[in-house]
Amino acid sequence: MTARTAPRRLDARAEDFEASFAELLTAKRETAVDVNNDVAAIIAEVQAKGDDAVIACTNKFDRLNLEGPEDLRIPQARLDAAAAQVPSETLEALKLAAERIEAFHARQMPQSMSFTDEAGVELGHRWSAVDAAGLYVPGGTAAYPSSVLMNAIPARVAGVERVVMVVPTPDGVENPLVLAAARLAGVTEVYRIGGAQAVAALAHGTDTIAPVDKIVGPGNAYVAAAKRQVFGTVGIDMIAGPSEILVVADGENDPAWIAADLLSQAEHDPSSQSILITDDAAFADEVARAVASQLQQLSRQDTATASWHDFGAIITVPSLADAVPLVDRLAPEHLELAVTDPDALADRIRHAGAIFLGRYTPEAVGDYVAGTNHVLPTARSARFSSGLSVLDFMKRTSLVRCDADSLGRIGPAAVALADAEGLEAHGRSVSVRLNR
Ligand SMILES: NC(=O)c1ccc[n+]([C@@H]2O[C@H](COP(=O)([O-])OP(=O)(O)OC[C@H]3O[C@@H](n4cnc5c(N)ncnc54)[C@H](O)[C@@H]3O)[C@@H](O)[C@H]2O)c1
Ligand SMILES: N[C@H](CO)Cc1c[nH]c[nH+]1
Ligand SMILES: [Zn+2]
Repeated sequence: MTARTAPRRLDARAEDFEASFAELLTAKRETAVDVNNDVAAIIAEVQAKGDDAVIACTNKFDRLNLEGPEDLRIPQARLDAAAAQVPSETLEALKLAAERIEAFHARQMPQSMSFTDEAGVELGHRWSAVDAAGLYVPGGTAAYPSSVLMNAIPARVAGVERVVMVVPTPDGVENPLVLAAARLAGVTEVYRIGGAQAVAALAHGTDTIAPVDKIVGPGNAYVAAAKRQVFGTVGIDMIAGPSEILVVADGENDPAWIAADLLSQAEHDPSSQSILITDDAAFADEVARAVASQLQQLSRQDTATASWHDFGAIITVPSLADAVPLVDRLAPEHLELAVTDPDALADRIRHAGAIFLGRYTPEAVGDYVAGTNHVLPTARSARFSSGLSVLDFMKRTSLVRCDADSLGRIGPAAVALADAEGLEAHGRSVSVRLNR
């Protein structure tokens, strides 16, 4: 792809709008690197050689000198020391975030239920947590402590007994903020491993690392491929793509605020996507100018500029109501409604990972301290999926109870269906209980 030098400008009244919008929807935002064979080989090695393979891969890819399995775990004392190293203001902010995330996710706890239907059959389901969850945290500067909280706290709230974290420490460099966040979220079992070998160890287990039931958290192409390959042996969360923000704003906003919102996600990744939809063409020009000026001041200027130019867009529509179908087609990870009546607009929108209502609700508040989860569906997958929640760490078991009377009422239909399917033993297991 040739690098663009400005974001796309689209006008819903223009004749070529549909073609331009379709191009925006399908713009390829990730260069898929095929690492599947390498990853399959690493997973097979870990399955065959356990700790030895994990140590060998870690020494090779992260340039460490681990000597034995006892070097894999980051001891509690180091988690404590990391927390002591973090500036108190940051630690307080992490604590506030953790409290709010926990309070919100506690309200997501599902209820078990049962009832007796008109045939006298008792039906219900009960929820229970997985036994163990593994949280992958990327190494180096790509790791966000806020993401540690967003992944670990819902697991704890769900009642997962064992929450394990893996985090590579390339060249031996630990990220104190990540370790402090883990400690705050109640994660005590932490290993200094990453990549496909970490995912394989979590999924299949080694002498040192007991297997988990679910693996969550972002990572590079090796991590994503490994998660896909171990799916089935364990559950996985979604594979998160580059961040996205869609802002619907009227002309009553301060263009500098909206520009900052657009850049808040552009600075994540050169493939992030930031889009403004507005009914005010003059305001659109002002936002474009504000973005250009704010870009100069960002330390991640190169990333944000690439993202804004290659995947950014400003769309003008005749009225805010015309934004609704466009939003649904984009199904963004984050949607900001910076308008006078955000609820009226939100009520009409069906597909978005998270909606931020009103001029004083910047998306970044959701990334950190609102309490809702910032692990959200990207790449239009909000059409069929939701953000991370306690439900991702739980599963549902159905409960059924018949007595002689109720089996007498529904059993004959079961026998008829078993007959129709040619499954004799099925039919008999019901019919032997009837008419006694
Ligand atoms: N979507 C999100 O919320 C989010 C948040 C933070 C980070 N991320 C993503 O996480 C990723 C972080 O990437 P990273 O590389 O810094 O850290 P990472 O932890 O994902 O990957 C590091 C590991 O990759 C493995 N690896 C590297 N080169 C390899 C090779 N040639 N062969 C086999 N294995 C190899 C190593 O085992 C190493 O430990 C980025 O892609 C970033 O976009 C996403
Ligand atoms: N916006 C990111 C998810 O799309 C999450 C994040 C972490 N830190 C800041 N932001
Ligand atoms: Zn963010």
